[in-house]
Amino acid sequence: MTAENTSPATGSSTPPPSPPASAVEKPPVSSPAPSTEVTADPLSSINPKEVVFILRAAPGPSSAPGYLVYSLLAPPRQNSDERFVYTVTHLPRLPDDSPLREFLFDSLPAYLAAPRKVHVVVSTRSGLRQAEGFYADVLAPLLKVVGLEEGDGGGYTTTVTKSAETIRELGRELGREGTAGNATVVLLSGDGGVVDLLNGLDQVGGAGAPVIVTLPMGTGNALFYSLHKHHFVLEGKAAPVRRDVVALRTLLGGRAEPLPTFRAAFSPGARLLAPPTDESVAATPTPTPTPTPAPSTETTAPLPSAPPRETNLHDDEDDDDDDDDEGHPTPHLIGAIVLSYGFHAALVWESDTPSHRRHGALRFYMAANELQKTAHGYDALVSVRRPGDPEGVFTRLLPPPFGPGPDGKGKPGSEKFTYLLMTLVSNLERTFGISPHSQPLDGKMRAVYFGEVGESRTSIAMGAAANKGEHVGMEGIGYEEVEEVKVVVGEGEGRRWRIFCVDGSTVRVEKGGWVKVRREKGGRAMIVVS
Ligand SMILES: Nc1ncnc2c1ncn2[C@@H]1O[C@H](COP(=O)(O)OP(=O)(O)OP(=O)(O)O)[C@@H](O)[C@H]1O
Repeated sequence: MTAENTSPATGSSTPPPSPPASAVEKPPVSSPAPSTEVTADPLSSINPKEVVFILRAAPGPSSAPGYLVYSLLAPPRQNSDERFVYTVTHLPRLPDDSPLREFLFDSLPAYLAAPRKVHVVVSTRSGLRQAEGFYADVLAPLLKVVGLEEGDGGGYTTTVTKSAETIRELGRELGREGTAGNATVVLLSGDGGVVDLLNGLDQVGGAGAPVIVTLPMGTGNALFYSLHKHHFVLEGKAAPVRRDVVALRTLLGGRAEPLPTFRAAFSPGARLLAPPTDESVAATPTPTPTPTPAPSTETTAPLPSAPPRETNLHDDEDDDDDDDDEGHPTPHLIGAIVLSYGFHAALVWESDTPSHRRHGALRFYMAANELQKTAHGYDALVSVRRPGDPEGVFTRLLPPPFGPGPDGKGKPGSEKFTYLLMTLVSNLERTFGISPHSQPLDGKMRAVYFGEVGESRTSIAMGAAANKGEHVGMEGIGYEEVEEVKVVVGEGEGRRWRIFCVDGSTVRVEKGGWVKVRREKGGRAMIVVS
């Protein structure tokens, strides 16, 4: 007979039990006294897929020896008031051959330990706005258990975002102070937090490469899922380990690797758009939250009626490469995930209203359903520099040939594009595999593209991509590795068709505007993976 102590904990309702002293140096700790509850086998009460880490519990005056297993329960339901909850289970013993031993915690990884300066960033607008709850209920208490507390003198600092500028400003600050190379930034955000940080750093430049740890709190979390896709393989019918568990395990036991990036230079006058408000799209029909394609009609959703809020992109006056033919400084953005034009860019933008955001990742499918009805062919001159091509040598890219789609609406002879996306990653969401050949951190940029294939083929292609990247190899879909891509927009009056997506941010170019995107060699940041 053995004793068990299992206590659920959240950041506010139940304080976490004190951790043991043996595994970590600070703070001074003691293991919790076993409860009087007696069970046959506490080990069997533990779900290995929920275990974050295990501490060795030292015997003390009021504590029992053994092990403390920290597990994370399922996250709150979408749009509910539920809290994140973790549990602590006391095990008197852990057999030598137990698979749980892989979760034994020894010490903080170097990227979280002194002398590194650790910054925790809580992005309040990411995804379903759960980052603050996750920080308070789970992250802060668990970091404390392993010896890392908020505060000066060796602790971490916490930044809670107040605006879309907060994370950029942190990047600029690290750059200005010259401390980026010694900084570890733990981002409770989606992909946007990463791109914000990279671009803040880029604005001041030359400050060293920080280590980034992502705790995915966004909608798509493309970077996190792409870097950790091997953790999410379905084992038969069993569900994979949850992403919050994988993320916390990675935080405490990952390794830092160079993060591949790209640089996107835009034509003069390009603007970074703030997310659309509900008011600005008030005339847009309320979409139905369903991931299945809507029936085919030839309607076009109205454009946002109010002008979006816009900011200038960063002008880099020192960079001659970006100068256009007349020598104007050209704005640019740094990305680590995707740059897209056409269908993908439009749906990311149009799904970014508060009312769409309430639906989590479904927002992308809702916007896609509306957008694909337009079957818009985007007028663009696209050219690529392929691996092995000399600098400056570009080849025109045309949509691959295809036959008429099931709805008979494609335009097989057209040179316009419906879809054009350059990516450094494999996944846009957990199962949405846009570039199945991409391996984590391989640093290769790949283009995925197709022409004016019509609504039904667009829907089929997107459905196949959502099913782990099965679109690759389908008729009419281009997929290849590229070093550099130029896109000159031929669209005129329709502002809706002149936007690009860079890692979830939206950039609108002027009529005749363009982008040049090129893969970088790395060195802007390190990313923690497992
Ligand atoms: N308080 C705030 N006010 C305005 N903007 C904010 C605030 N907090 C965060 N932001 C911005 O909101 C954006 C949130 O994007 P993020 O990518 O993290 O989430 P997401 O779009 O839901 O996820 P994903 O990109 O993974 O699909 C970031 O660019 C961030 O700078």
